Amino acid sequence: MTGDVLAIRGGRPLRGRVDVKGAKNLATKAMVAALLGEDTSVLRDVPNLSDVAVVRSLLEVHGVRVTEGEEAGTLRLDPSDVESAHMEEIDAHAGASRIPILFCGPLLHRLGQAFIPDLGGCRIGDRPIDFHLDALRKFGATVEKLPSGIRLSTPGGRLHGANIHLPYPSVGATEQVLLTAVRAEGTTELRNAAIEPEIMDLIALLQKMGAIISYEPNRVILIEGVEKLRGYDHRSIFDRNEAASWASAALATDGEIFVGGAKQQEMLTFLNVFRKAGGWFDIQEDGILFRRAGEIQPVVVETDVHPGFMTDWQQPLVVALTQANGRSVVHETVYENRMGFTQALVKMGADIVVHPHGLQDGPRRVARRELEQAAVITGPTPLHGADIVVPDLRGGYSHVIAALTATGESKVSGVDILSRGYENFLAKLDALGADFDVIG
Ligand SMILES: CC(=O)N[C@H]1[C@@H](OP(=O)(O)OP(=O)(O)OC[C@H]2O[C@@H](n3ccc(=O)[nH]c3=O)[C@H](O)[C@@H]2O)O[C@H](CO)[C@@H](O)[C@@H]1O
Ligand SMILES: C=C(OP(=O)(O)O)C(=O)O
Repeated sequence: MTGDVLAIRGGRPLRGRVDVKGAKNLATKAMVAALLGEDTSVLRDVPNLSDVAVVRSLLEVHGVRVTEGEEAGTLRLDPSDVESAHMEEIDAHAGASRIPILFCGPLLHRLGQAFIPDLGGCRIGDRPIDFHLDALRKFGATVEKLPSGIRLSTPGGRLHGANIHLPYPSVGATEQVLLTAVRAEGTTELRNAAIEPEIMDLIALLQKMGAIISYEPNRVILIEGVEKLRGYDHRSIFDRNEAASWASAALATDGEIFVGGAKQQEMLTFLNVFRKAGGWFDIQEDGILFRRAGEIQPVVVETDVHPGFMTDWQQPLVVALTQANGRSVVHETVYENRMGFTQALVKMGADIVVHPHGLQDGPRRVARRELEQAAVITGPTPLHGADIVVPDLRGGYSHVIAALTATGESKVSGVDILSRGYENFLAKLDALGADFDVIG
């Protein structure tokens, strides 16, 4: 029994407390940043997630000594013996996470070359890495495609600063530029940068290491390269995506969930939509309490880069919207294939029509992108149990929440994927009173 297949009996509201730790989307990158320092870095509030394990292992095969600190969730990362890893050791990490692409800059600075395995992460679109590779070439790196993965090197010696304009404010490409520019020779100007809170936290951490980074108006980031960086001591920003997931679970199941560690600032946009959808919340010193205010109300949501409504928030919210009193629309503008999870909800009785090329339905806050899709959700529709297979991290979470909202029993397979983004997921479900058995 691994916890990969669950039998879930729905109809019981989720009630209780869950605590969120450091963000998957910061902790993994902070671990990579440790490669840039001369001495040991200490990262606090590291969540126990499979992506963290993948990054830890990839650091270890490159000679970084990773040990647990005394405080739970603390990692000490000692990069004093960084060395090239064997191809087989690197390939063993292929397809497991997207984070290995961020090893490029730090390894080029440390070793003059980098082998990067094929990437993993959620299959929610093509997820190309062209912005990353274009930026790395501008820093002076050469990139060679291998049968599996890529090899980078620095024929001109030290990487140099560059002027980079991202075609889209990509989170990963912005991090790539930051992690490369901090030790490049000269200044880097990055335009159309992503400004997600996790990126701001990465900038803060790099500043602790000795980097000089200024964040200018209009998505411009200036980085003055330095020769050496030291280790950091940093507590990760909380996981706002996990917090938003539990909030939507409270709304969908008509429960009440206190999310310990959640903070208001980073969730302002989510909280506005949550309130408009009929949610109620109370911001407290150590977390946020979520429940319904009354009936769930339909909303129109457009996913977007920060400070917009994050794409990773829409899937659990869609489950709640199946119980709304009317028609909601979710425009997915960030990835080109992020509505697949709705098929399982339709199988469970939801009325969701996906428009794979988006909807031209009047004025929009977010400029239309070619790749967008839209889901029209008409509620309220009672959901009933079904056999469903988890497609990806957030889609999978929404399936579990749908099963908990439904009447009858569901069999949900592939739940292991949730360990990419939800620490102790089954224990948390249990603590909230969910009625389920692990059957595989
Ligand atoms: C580990 C991590 O932090 N993952 C987050 C990160 O993913 P990730 O960093 O992969 O997402 P990006 O912001 O890079 O991707 C946004 C869009 O840009 C496109 N693109 C990106 C890079 C590139 O070289 N070429 C290109 O075309 C992507 O296909 C996508 O359509 O930000 C996403 C958007 O907030 C979140 O959903 C993910 O949870
Ligand atoms: C898309 C996600 O993550 P990743 O980029 O790690 O696949 C996510 O967290 O929803």
